[in-house]
Amino acid sequence: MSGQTVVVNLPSDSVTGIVLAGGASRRMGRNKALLPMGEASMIERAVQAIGKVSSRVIISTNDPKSYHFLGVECVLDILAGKGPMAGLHAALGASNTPWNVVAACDMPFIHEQFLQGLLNLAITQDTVEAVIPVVQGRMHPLLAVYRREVMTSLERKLQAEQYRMVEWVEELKAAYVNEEQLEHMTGLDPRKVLFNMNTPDDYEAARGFSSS
Ligand SMILES: Nc1nc2c(ncn2[C@@H]2O[C@H](COP(=O)(O)OP(=O)(O)OP(=O)(O)O)[C@@H](O)[C@H]2O)c(=O)[nH]1
Repeated sequence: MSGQTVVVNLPSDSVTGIVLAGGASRRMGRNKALLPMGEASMIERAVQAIGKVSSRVIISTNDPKSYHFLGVECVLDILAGKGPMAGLHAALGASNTPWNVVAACDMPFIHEQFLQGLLNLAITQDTVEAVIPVVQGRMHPLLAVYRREVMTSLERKLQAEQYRMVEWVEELKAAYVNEEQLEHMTGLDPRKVLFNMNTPDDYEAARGFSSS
C-alpha cells in the first residue's frame, strides 16, 4: 500500500455497477458467489464494494432466486450458458449510464478504492471505451470499466460465437493499465485485488489471506 488518497471525480449517478454471478462454478463444486468470506458472502462483498462507486447495482445471473436475499436487481442473460461476455452483454443492455464498472463475484479482495481508481481514469480519457487492468501481461476484463456503447461490439462477438473475452477486449479502444499504474492510482496491491477463486484450493488460500 502506498497510502495514496484516491480523489473521487466521477459522480456515482453516471455509473452502473455490474456483478457477474451467472457462472456454473464447476471447478469450485458449489456456487462461488455464496461462499462465506470473513463476515459476509462473496456476492455481498462484491455488491457492497461496487455499491460504493455506483448509483445502481445489477447482478448478472440466470439464478435470481439465489440472490433474492440481497434485495438487489438481477438481470438474466439474453444468451444463457455462453459465459461472462453474455452476462456483461445483458447487464449493459439494462444499464442507462455512460460508464459501467464490472466485477466478477469470485474476487475476495475486491475494494471500492480500486474500482474508483479505474473510474477516475475513465473520465479523463474522452476517447476510450474501457479501462482494463493488465497485471503480469495478463488482462483482467472481469474487474474493469466499460462504456455502455461497447455492447454493440460485444453483441457482434457473441453473434459470431466468439466467446474469448480477452480477444474482444483487445479490439476495444481501451486504456490498458499496468501493475505499477494501478498501484499508484489506487494505493492497493493489484495482484491481491485481482486474485480470483476457481477451485477449493483457491478458496482456502483466500481465507488464509483474509484472516491473517
Ligand atoms: N451472467 C453470467 N455470468 C457468468 C457466466 N459464466 C461465468 N460468469 C461469471 O463470470 C465470472 C468468471 O466466471 P468463471 O470462473 O470463468 O466461470 P464459472 O462458470 O463461474 O466457473 P467454472 O464453471 O469453474 O468455469 C464469475 O463471476 C461468474 O459468475 C454466464 O454465463 N453468465
